[in-house]
Amino acid sequence: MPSSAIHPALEGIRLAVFDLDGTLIDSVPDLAAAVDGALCELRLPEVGEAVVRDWVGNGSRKLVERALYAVGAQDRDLDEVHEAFLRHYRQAPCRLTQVYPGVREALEALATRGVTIGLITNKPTAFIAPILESLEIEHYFALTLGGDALPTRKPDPAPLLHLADRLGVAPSACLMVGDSRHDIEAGRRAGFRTLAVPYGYNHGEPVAASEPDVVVESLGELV
Ligand SMILES: O=C(O)COP(=O)(O)O
Ligand SMILES: [Mg+2]
Repeated sequence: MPSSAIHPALEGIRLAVFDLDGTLIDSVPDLAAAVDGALCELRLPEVGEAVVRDWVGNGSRKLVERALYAVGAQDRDLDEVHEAFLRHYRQAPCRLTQVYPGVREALEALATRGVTIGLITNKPTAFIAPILESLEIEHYFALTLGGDALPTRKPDPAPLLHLADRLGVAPSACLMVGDSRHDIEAGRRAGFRTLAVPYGYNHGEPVAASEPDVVVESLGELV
């Protein structure tokens, strides 16, 4: 493809909305450290990165709930353990987290082409800016939304429709880019086109099973 050519998935797209965890960043090492930090404080066994990788995607409260079940401590006060998790994660949300290969190039290429870029994560809003700033990619995003920003979150289409409306772009000219079935379902229900990456977190299932419009091995393929 000549450098001026556009990936077919971007044809007619004016707004590209990215998921965060598992799509732009590999955040599991820091998430797992915070989960284990909270469990350790309660004198419960640690769970480690491998299982946390399969539990991310429905927000931090659900992540902590899954961890408590896994260690047989579902009778513990979820609010309290979640608070402990948030405290640990706040201390180090971006110590081990890395941007996936191809991400910076894709964001730069989209920005250069005048495509508006948004971000919708199920992660709490408070963590978005510190993480994007620490990785020096915050300036690409016109608008970001966390999992606690609206009454519903992905796979509900409401956050996507809200963002498209705020940015004045029709859903048919929007692309949802994500790693999980929640992103693809939300995108489809919002009337967006959908693009999936297979390297992220999808509860141990291949994201292709959600039948996104396009799958790319790396976001670098968009360039
Ligand atoms: O579940 C989370 O906390 C994050 O998930 P997302 O960024 O992939 O939406
Ligand atoms: Mg994700």
